[in-house]
Amino acid sequence: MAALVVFLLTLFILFIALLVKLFLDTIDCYMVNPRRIRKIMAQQGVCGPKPAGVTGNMKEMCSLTSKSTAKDMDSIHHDIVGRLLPHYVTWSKSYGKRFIYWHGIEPRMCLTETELIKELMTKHHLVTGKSWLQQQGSKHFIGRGLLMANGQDWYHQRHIAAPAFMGDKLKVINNNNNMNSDMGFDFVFGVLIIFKMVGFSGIMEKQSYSGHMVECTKQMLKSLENAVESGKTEFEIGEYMARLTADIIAKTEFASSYEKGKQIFHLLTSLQHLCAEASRHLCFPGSRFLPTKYNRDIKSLKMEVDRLLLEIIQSRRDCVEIGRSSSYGNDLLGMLLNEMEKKRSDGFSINQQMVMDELKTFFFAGHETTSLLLTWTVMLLASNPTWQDKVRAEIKHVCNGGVPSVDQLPKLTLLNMVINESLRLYPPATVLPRMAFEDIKLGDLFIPKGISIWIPVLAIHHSEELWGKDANEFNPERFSRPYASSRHFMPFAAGPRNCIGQSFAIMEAKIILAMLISKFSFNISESYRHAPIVVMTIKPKYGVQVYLKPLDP
Ligand code: HEM
Repeated sequence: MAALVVFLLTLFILFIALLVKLFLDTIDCYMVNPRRIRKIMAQQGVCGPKPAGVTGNMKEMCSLTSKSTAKDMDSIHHDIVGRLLPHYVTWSKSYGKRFIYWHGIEPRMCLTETELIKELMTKHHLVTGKSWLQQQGSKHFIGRGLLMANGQDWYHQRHIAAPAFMGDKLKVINNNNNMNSDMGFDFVFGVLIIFKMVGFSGIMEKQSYSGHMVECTKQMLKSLENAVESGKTEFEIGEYMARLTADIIAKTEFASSYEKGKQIFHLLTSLQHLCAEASRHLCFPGSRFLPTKYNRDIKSLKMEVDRLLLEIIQSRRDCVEIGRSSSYGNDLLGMLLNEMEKKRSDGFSINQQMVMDELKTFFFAGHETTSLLLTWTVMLLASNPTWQDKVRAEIKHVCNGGVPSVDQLPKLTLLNMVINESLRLYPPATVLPRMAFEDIKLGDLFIPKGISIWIPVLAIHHSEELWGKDANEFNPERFSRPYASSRHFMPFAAGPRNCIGQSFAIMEAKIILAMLISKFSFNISESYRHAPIVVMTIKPKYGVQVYLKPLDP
């Protein structure tokens, strides 16, 4: 009996201790820490709009954005910062280049000075990363894959394939797209990983991934030709690009299980759209456990995606176990399964959940971004026929009427300039977030642990101060001077945590555009409504409608 009383008393004390801790943590999270951060930043002259309770400045941001995007733009022009980042424009006018605002309880400091950005991205990548809020917003569709991993976890995931990198393979795709090199962008490192992660190095020949790209693009062109033959003239090109880039990444990740891969990615896209709404829902610790319809829908889609992924993984493992196949395959899935078997000297190992998260991450990070790059580039070329003709002439000259080979891609310099200008005007990722997990010093600034630094890439890319008076105009010529604007150009982020798929994306964009431009001429349709919006990435709200005209073979 006495033992039972002691046991119950201990349980009770533990319960009370837990409640007290929860209470103290909540006070710290919602009151003490925000006050501390506000004070430290104010002492350095960094101020911002007054936050309203637990919602911070979210309400004001939402209302500014819904007002600015309520109407379409009156013509096709590219002065889109006020439309897409109205809070940035409003607050930077009132508080200067550096200001602090609150996304719920997360303090975000806006940073536009490129020297400081360079320092942040190149020196502090291990003590900065993705915040809890960001991870919550995306964890259902990418989990803790590379994009959302932090610290040592990120480091190991990113390094997993480094030793297999072969320098000479890089030369093939290092196409002067190294605008970022003086910012210390680790271009080589990025390429290195994707080669290994995607199984490009050693196992697959360089032609095979460009082979997937060419093969899938041929199929898309065929379906466009068929539609033209049956009398169709106007096309929403965004749909075609989204399907094409999803096909390419599905082939890259799943090769033989490609059809099932496409099915998974279809569900993943629905899941992503649902999760995109999270930024409109107030997110707080524990909110995901609430039995709301929103949470239930997310859960059931996620379970279906995981079930299908597990089915593919299991069937690959079964094939090896029963001896029907001697390896897991040469695609990304096969590579990751091989990594799972390995005992690494650094003690880090991948488990099944990580394999699944990585597959989802590469799909998410790799297809929509590239599809948007292609869609915006077609829009820009369709409304700038002079550049379209110039690029077509270059492609004809370099590729001699054939499908572009990997060796020819670096010679497509005008196309490269157009792609860069498209990425400058419409960078798929409008902002780059970096949460400080430790106190850091950035130039003259002291950044306390707990602040998320927000780099408004879109605003930097459109800054007249940095790019000149024509900053909002389409002028690919500015990229003819290789290093002129490099420090302010960051569509793929910078430093060791830059985009791992940068070279893959550029290669893909060049192949697809070169093949499309050689087959069709295109003009912007009267039905096109210029209305860029941000839903995670910059999208054309109603798609991009163009008239396609087949060219003589
Ligand atoms: C035009 C196309 C693309 C653009 C503009 C783009 C842009 C970016 C940016 C800005 C980041 C940094 C995000 C951040 O840290 O907050 C990033 C990271 C990443 N990208 Fe891309 N990306 C593109 C294509 C691709 C492709 C094709 C793949 C894969 C096949 C890919 C895979 C990734 C991954 C895995 C990361 C996370 C890297 C890390 O944190 O170490 N991306 N990308």
